[in-house]
Amino acid sequence: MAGKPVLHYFNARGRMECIRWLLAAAGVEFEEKFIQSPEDLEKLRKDGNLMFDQVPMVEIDGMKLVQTRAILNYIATKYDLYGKDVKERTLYDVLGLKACATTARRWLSSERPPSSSLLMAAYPVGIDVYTEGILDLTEMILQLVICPPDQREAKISLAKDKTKNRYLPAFEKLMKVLKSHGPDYLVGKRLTRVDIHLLELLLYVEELDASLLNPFPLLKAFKSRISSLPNVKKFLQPGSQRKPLMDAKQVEEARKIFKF
Ligand SMILES: COc1ccc(CSC[C@H](NC(=O)CCCN)C(=O)NCC(=O)O)cc1
Repeated sequence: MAGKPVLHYFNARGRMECIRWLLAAAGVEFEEKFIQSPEDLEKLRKDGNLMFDQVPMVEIDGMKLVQTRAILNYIATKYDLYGKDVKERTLYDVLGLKACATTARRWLSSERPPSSSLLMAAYPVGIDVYTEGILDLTEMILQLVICPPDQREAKISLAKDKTKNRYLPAFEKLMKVLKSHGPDYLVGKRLTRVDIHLLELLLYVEELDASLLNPFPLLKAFKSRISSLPNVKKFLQPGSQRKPLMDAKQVEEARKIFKF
């Protein structure tokens, strides 16, 4: 029986936090080995543990995985958080594939323009597309803490604009379609990685500016619903391995360790 996964990173969110979230949501206990100095990082490199001389690195099932999104893919697959089949990963519509064909036919024969909800339902997207969009905005927000002070105001303004006008509207519209079809989850009829990634993102959006969520009642309801799942609720409790917003001291620590 393999031991617990071991996460190698420094003691902050950075590029490891989404991995902590996914393991916690899967109910998987994990250990953390914190990199506290450039020498710690150098030792991992010299021991041949880091394919690209970078972290995050997760020891799991006898492997030393690097690259955040590759690690997430492995964890999601292993703990059945990646949907029930390739369709849910790639092309998932709440009305079923037939809707896509119907929409296309209607559109082509211009009987009547397809409804926006049917269009949304027929969008050829699934877990992988949602995940990439969510992680793109997550990265944009996480980077705010380490961007140069003279760029911070502009980057915060850009992140808020993208949040409000690009990403959250897309997910709120999807929630509207889902609402009329019952499932509590973004894809399929059970929890997948995309629910966890979206919850994590919504918490960062709330941290950035809670008013950003006001125009999106369905996303606020989603946040409450997923936050109340037992494993997630436990991870949200004080004292869990979830990391707080980085402070100036931690940013300096990261610069020293990773030399950026
Ligand atoms: C948002 O906060 C942070 C804090 C630290 C980091 C640095 S993460 C450590 C870095 N890893 C990567 O850049 C991985 C990218 C893989 N696509 C690292 O290991 N840097 C050392 C180096 O690149 O030499 C990033 C965001």
